Amino acid sequence: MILIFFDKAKIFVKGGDGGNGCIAMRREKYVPEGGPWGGDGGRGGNVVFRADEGLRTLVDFRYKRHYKAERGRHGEGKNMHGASGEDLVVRLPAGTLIRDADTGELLADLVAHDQEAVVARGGRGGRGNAHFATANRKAPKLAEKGAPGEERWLELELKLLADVGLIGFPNAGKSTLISKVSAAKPKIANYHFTTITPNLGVVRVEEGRSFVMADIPGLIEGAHAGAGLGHEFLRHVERTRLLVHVLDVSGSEGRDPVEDFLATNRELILYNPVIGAKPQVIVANKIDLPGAAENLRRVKEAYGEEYEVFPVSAVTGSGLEPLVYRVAALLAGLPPETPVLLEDAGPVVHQAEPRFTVFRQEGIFYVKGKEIERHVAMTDMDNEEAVERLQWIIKRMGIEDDLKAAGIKEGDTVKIGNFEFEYAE
Ligand SMILES: Nc1nc2c(ncn2[C@@H]2O[C@H](COP(=O)(O)OP(=O)(O)OP(=O)(O)O)[C@@H](O)[C@H]2O)c(=O)[nH]1
Repeated sequence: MILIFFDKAKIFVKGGDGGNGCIAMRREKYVPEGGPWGGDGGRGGNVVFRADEGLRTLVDFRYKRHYKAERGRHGEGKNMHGASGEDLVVRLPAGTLIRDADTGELLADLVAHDQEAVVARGGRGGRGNAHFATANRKAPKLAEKGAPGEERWLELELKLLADVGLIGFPNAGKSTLISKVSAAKPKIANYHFTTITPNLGVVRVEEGRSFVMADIPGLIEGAHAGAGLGHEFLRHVERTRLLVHVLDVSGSEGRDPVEDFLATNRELILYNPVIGAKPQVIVANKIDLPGAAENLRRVKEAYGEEYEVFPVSAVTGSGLEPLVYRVAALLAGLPPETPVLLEDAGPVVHQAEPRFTVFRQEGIFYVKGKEIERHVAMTDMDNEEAVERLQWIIKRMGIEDDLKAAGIKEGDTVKIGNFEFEYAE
């Protein structure tokens, strides 16, 4: 059995549309019969994902779900080509699996720092009328529109590693703290231990900075004797880089936080020296309660030299912001744990698709295929010459033959992409 915590996000990406080609004629004083002079549109920018080892969670994708690259500029007269759109580079944590949300196809598995994958290509720029001049057509009034950028919904998936482990006595306020500072609570896959539920929170400090905090419930309740807690979970927690030691400084239930600190650490080292050796900060919790000030003073006196002490109230939220910022800063200075990656992800293979398919449904003939749909999208249907050219492409690609084979007759409706027309021989 493997215990895995996943973070997931579903986002929309779109490459920039290509710029339109331009229709222009050369008109200069001493050039009476000027030829076509319309420049091409620029290509749209790609959406590029880049892996970043400094990022730990997908939480930013809950705040922003649409990613669009810049479109290409339109072509202009005097054969001026439009500028290309800028690529949109989106950073995401190393170890993220990227799937097409509709087909489930694995598109990329970004493992190493700075590794990149293009997830939505920008559209090609439309060609200007200069391209369409022939011996018979010296002044073409025809240009292509820019091709639309690729668009798709993606599913991102990341195995989470706990960066921060919470330790402390029961009722010290660990669950309250984690729920207060977390932006999200990831679901746990594949685990079956019974009494104690590990509690994981994704803490978002600011855009591009987040970390994972795991409550280690029941650790002190005889966990070193093997009671209650799943070993898988502890193995997970072994990989935390920093411990936040939560003390109840209100001294409720007759507890003494100065002693609790030592007791918890003793227990921890007995149970698991690897976890026990992690760096710690102290959270002095429940400062809103009477008696807290005096205990806080005692905790600082006893441990303040060796440990950073953060007075907080998990209930009111006071003191939590400085804590979260400091923890993030400390994590940035600690060596990263290497994420566990899927061994079976393998190289990404794209399947070849047929160039187009023709089928009939409820009396309508459908033509599907990237290439022809792109031609349709790039054709200005109000421009007679452009439509003629599209008809010629339909013939040349062999689509008309397939339509005939499928039994098309004069007057039947054909649909390609958003374009619908009546078939005529
Ligand atoms: N007044 C006050 N009460 C708090 C504060 N933090 C937690 N509590 C209360 O203390 C009790 C225990 O808090 P939990 O967050 O459940 O403690 P825990 O450490 O997760 O406890 P276990 O789940 O048993 O490990 C709850 O009744 C909380 O409402 C605080 O800052 N101030």
